Amino acid sequence: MWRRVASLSSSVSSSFLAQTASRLNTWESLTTGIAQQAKGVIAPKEKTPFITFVLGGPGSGKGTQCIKIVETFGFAHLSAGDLLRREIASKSADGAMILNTIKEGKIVPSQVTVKLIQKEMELSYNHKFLIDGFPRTEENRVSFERILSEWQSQIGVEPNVVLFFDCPEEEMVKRVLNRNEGRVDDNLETIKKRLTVFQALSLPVINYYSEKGKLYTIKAIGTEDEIFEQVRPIFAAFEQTVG
Ligand SMILES: Nc1ncnc2c1ncn2[C@@H]1O[C@H](COP(=O)(O)OP(=O)(O)OP(=O)(O)O)[C@@H](O)[C@H]1O
Ligand SMILES: Nc1ccn([C@@H]2O[C@H](COP(=O)(O)O)[C@@H](O)[C@H]2O)c(=O)n1
Ligand SMILES: [Mg+2]
Repeated sequence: MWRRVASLSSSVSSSFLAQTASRLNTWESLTTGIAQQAKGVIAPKEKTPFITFVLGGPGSGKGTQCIKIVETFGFAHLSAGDLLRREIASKSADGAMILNTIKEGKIVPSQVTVKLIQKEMELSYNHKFLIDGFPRTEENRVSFERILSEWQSQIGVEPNVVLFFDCPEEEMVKRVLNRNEGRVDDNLETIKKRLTVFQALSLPVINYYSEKGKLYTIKAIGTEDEIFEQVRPIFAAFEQTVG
């Protein structure tokens, strides 16, 4: 168990690690758990997974609000961008391709990103997931749903909640240029490309979930705390049922 928790340290926030390590209402690995259940090795999971997708343009404040959601509601935070950056740092076989794609503000092939997310979910002992910056495209969405459908008996094929941080472009550009975290895509040239990709590829996904009645739109302007006051009631409403 400790080996698995420790392996998350490079990609997951320390608050999530602490929370994961301390939570004893463990939720077994999704796929291995189900496979073991099929073999009759372990009992069924006690808790049904609760999946939230966190969407919004570059710099809209997704990561910032995810930290607050983790602190307040005890979710596991899986940032697709952070997982991809970890692949680059680990010099994995896909690292160079991922770096070029991120520099260009484009979208990494879904099978790469979905595999990374799936692995983190399998490693987690939490049952409540914030999947940040994913799905960015229809291809991302369908790819992830395909995975979920393999586990359908347990969790269904759709997320429970989709958050959309709706922020004016001018504000997003300002925030990204002030971010100062040394990201290769935090420059004006890449931001313009990312905004174009967001409009063309990500907005259709947001519209899809709006039509499904899953979308919660947050006006992502104001202070971080003011924005969180729009987020808080969404999760508070689910707290009794989700645990
Ligand atoms: N409400 C806010 N007002 C001002 N600055 C903010 C606000 N929320 C976040 N920021 C700052 O804006 C920058 C971008 O925020 P954040 O990294 O959370 O955005 P993001 O949506 O995760 O972006 P990306 O998609 O590029 O990862 C950060 O430097 C963050 O501190
Ligand atoms: N589903 C995703 C998510 C991200 N990317 C690539 O990573 C870049 C940074 O993502 P952030 O969420 O940290 O902003 C993004 O611009 C993409 O290049 C991706 O391909 N697919
Ligand atoms: Mg982010």
